[in-house]
Amino acid sequence: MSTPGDPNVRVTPAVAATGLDQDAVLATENVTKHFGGLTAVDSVDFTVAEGELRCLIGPNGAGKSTLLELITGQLSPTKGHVYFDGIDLTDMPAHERIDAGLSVKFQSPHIYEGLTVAQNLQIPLQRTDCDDIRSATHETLEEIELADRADTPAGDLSHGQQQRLEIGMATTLEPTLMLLDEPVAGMSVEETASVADLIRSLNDDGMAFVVIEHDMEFVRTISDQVTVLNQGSIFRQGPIEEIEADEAVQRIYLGEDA
Ligand SMILES: Nc1ncnc2c1ncn2[C@@H]1O[C@H](COP(=O)(O)OP(=O)(O)OP(=O)(O)O)[C@@H](O)[C@H]1O
Repeated sequence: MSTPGDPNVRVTPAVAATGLDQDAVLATENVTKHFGGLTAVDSVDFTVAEGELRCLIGPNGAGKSTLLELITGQLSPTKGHVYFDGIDLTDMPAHERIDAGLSVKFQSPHIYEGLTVAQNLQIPLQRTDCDDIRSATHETLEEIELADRADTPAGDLSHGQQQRLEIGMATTLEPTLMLLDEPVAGMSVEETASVADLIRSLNDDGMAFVVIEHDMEFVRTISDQVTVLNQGSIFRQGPIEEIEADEAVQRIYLGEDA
């Protein structure tokens, strides 16, 4: 679904660009974002392997959302590049990145509250080449455990159900990589567990994820690999157990420079 034939797109294998992981589906190279005199993201090389589920954590103001918006194209980097599936999409508009296989779910739900749950799913499906929208809608309803709410206006769903619906809307486009910004913020324990199950099931089917999250219990439940961002830079990367045991990581969460 990417457009390697497009002369405006510079095709460069992520590995060649970064010298990093051969299997990287996403690679940022030296990506930097200044807001006036503030450097929100500072020369970040962030990679995600094919099929990986990586959590991005860090204290408030670390640059997590800014990095996500640089990847999705909501923001343009001051310098650096973003490679996805071997394509340099640094200059590609956000909507084209979605077509290339990069989906995003921001913190607040972006759903059509006046339409039913099923109708919400049909909107993105109409953008695909799916020839049986009815079956595809049903399949997604089952996956997000909202089959019994198919005809309910989306505005009447609970917060957790709305988040699952939006993840379902993103999955209809069959993305290679889904980016989620704090998907369980404000959710009950049960709702959080249900979103964790959904993410794990989609990941088992091969979808890669980057999940920004503050809830460490949730991070522990879904993810093996964690990247810690601090003051705009990658501070640590590794398995969740190592990251949680790292005293320098603990210190940055207390607001002390490590
Ligand atoms: N549009 C903007 N204009 C100016 N400064 C911004 C803008 N967006 C973010 N910033 C600043 O960039 C820095 C990084 O912000 P960002 O929202 O990326 O951090 P974060 O790690 O996502 O934080 P949080 O966990 O609190 O959401 C902060 O100092 C923030 O105030």
